[in-house]
Amino acid sequence: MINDPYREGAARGWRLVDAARLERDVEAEADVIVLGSGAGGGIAAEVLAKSGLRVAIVEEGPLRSTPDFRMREADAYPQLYQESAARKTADKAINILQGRCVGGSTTVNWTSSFRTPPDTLAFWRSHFGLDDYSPEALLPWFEMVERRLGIHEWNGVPNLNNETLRSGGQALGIEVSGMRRNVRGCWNLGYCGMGCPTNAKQSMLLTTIPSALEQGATLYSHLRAERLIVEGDQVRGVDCVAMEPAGVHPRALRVRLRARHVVLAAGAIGSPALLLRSGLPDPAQRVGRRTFLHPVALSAAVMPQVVAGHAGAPQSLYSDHYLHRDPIDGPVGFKLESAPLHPVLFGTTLQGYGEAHAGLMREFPHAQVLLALLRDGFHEASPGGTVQLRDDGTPVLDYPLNDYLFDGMRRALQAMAEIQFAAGARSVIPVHEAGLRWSSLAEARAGIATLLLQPLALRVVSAHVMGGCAMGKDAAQSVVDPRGRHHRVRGLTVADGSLFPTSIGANPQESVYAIVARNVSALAAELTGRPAAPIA
Ligand SMILES: Cc1cc2nc3c(=O)[nH]c(=O)nc-3n(C[C@H](O)[C@H](O)[C@H](O)COP(=O)(O)OP(=O)(O)OC[C@H]3O[C@@H](n4cnc5c(N)ncnc54)[C@H](O)[C@@H]3O)c2cc1C
Repeated sequence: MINDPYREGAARGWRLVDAARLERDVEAEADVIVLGSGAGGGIAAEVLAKSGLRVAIVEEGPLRSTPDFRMREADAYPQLYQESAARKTADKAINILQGRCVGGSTTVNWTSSFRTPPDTLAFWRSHFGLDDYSPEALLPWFEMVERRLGIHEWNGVPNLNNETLRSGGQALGIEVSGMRRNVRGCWNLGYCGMGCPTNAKQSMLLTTIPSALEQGATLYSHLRAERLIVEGDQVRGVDCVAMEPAGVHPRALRVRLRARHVVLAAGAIGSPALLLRSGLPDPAQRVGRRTFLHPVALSAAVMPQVVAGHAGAPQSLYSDHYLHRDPIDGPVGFKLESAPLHPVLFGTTLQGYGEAHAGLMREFPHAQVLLALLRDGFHEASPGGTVQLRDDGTPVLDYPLNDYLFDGMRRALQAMAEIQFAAGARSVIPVHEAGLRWSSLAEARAGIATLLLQPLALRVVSAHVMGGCAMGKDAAQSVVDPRGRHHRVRGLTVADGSLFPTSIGANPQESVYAIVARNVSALAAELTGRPAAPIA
């Protein structure tokens, strides 16, 4: 029997409020309100609660825990993801995966863990005045979150979906390395994206949020933060609206929370959206700008043997071979990894319809998929996207794809096809509306060279949303200072992936954990007058 920390915690008196069940408006007070319970919100809540502060955590999505995770896509996507895992950019050319549940994206992410690359930090120091963002200064914080979240070199056997990257890479002399993952006692099931059913993934759901609750924090789920309460230049709290049980529509029920300080951690679409809704001063119009995605191009291969890409650690090997070929601000570099394969995600991401689509689905057991994460945000032709509000106040990201990015995608498709054929692929299929299939490298090379690359032709996806509330020294260029404090109002700290002034150039969760741990520890010390409690 696998334990459910929330059932046990509730029995011990944890303060869990499901706003979908509230019967009247509520007013409450805390020392600090944390908006969002994902990577940034989870770390912030634990640091603050352990430092002796009364914390209220506000999460728009539902509280779902171990027994709810049944390894079924049809259950997981509507319950645990923003817009049922079908969130799109304004022109619908990019599909965005983001979590919307307690634990945020960490509840559904694939556990790949990287420290922020040194060249990314160097770029931040030279371009955004983030002087103490060096590998040395951040080292103790990386080490702390690695201890806290069990981040370590994963020694399990990669599945064939990942192994194809290694065998193809080896044949071509391309370096492929092993991942580090935030798991303890992983059963190697391969269903991380649907919530871990065995409590192995060290998500915020399992680690920091329970720890904050144990210290007396209150967790409000199904509660959407709508607007900050601002008096003069001081943030005093937040007005929230309760959500219906399905989590999509708001109810006519309000919750008003007041506090000395608000930590904004609603993720890199949710956080800028809240600032926009709140109408905070933004004379340089920086809020929501420079939102990055690591836009992903995908290449599918049909292998002679059964791959079973749904089983085993989703991502266990990667290659940075194409990330460091050019200067960081040159032609866009890309990181290669494998994409976990489950039938709904596979079927909705792959192109085509009718018999052609059914034919692809029949080949699903033999399918292998590589992905290329493009490192956006370092070149002037890569300004990212802009978060905007719809008429009902919900956010949408406008992220125009352009020739600079398509050039990277074309090179990425070439690289992935080479690796897949070198690993023995029978055929390679670019994830593109043209519905092409190549059975030799020569065919693939010729096909990719002339492939029409434009929005809605190539199918582009992202699971890494970053930026939109960028940190920086210069208030004309950024939204918050290098510690995440808002430049123009007091009592507000941003603490999530929206802080990043560029993309990371590696899977971002560990960057969120470490940077937020440092910034919020400084905040806790400021609020209590004592050093913050370490979390590991
Ligand atoms: C499927 C998937 C796989 C991934 N795999 C990896 C991986 O292997 N490695 C890696 O490094 N990264 C991975 N990521 C990305 C990583 O999980 C995120 O970068 C990270 O969690 C971002 O942290 P965050 O705090 O900015 O936002 P999130 O973790 O997304 O948390 C934001 C939270 O705020 C809530 N929220 C939003 N608006 C409001 C509001 N108005 N009121 C209240 N709450 C609100 C959301 O519901 C959400 O729970 C993956 C992401 C996904 C979706």
